[in-house]
Amino acid sequence: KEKFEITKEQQDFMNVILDAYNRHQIPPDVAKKLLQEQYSAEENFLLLTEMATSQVQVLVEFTKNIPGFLSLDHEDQIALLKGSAVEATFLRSAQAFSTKMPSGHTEVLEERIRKSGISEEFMTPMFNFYKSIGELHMVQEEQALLTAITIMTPDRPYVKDQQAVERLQEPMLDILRKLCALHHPGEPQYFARLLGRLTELRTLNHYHAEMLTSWRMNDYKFTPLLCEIWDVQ
Ligand SMILES: O=C(NC1CCCCC1)[C@H](C1CCCCC1)n1c(-c2ccc(-c3ccccc3)s2)nc2ccccc21
Repeated sequence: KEKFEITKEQQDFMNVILDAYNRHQIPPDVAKKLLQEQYSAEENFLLLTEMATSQVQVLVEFTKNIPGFLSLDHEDQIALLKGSAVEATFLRSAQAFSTKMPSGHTEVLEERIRKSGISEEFMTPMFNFYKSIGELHMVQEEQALLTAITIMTPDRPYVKDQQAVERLQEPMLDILRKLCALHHPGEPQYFARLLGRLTELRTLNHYHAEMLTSWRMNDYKFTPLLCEIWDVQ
């Protein structure tokens, strides 16, 4: 078999992931809301907590559709979700930022995010990530697979059976490698660049709690789900 040829079972696997990814879309578009008006830091923080809370619920439903996930040890299932939720949020945010918009809208969106209440020090790494994701022009299959691969990361904290997670992540990496060759034939390095984004995601994950607690406002309110996922309060 040609090493780039996608087999029938890989195609079926991809369809399961893509169907789940499309079925579990996030709530109404936050970018549209931000383009309408500049909200206060408090309103933006509330908007983020609402968006993130529903996105975590969407993420759980998506993850349950990843073949093999539900047969993992239950505590490991929780550890994988907890370990990847913030990265999945930044991945979705990057996709929201990179969505094709009428000219000038992306600049307005960037301005609104810069003034949302997030501390200045996080803007550069965050927008560097958003722009590097945007430059990749990922097709939907790649976005869905990259999200599933991020969730199925063996070395998250508290994962007991890392080999079992590796066995689920490897087939997805193989499909992604073939998809990259298929959709980006002129860029042999494309697959490597895509995986490089996952490393960049981990650095954003590293300071997400500080991003939240340094939000320019006084009293923070987190939903119980977010306290759990965001390691805050
Ligand atoms: O609503 C949002 N993102 C949704 C989350 C769920 C999935 C869909 C996207 C926020 C808004 C930012 C401005 C203020 C309101 C919230 N957002 C961000 C984030 C910046 C920092 C973020 C964060 C996450 C976790 C922890 C610490 C910090 S998310 N980047 C965006 C790029 C484009 C459109 C929205 C974007």
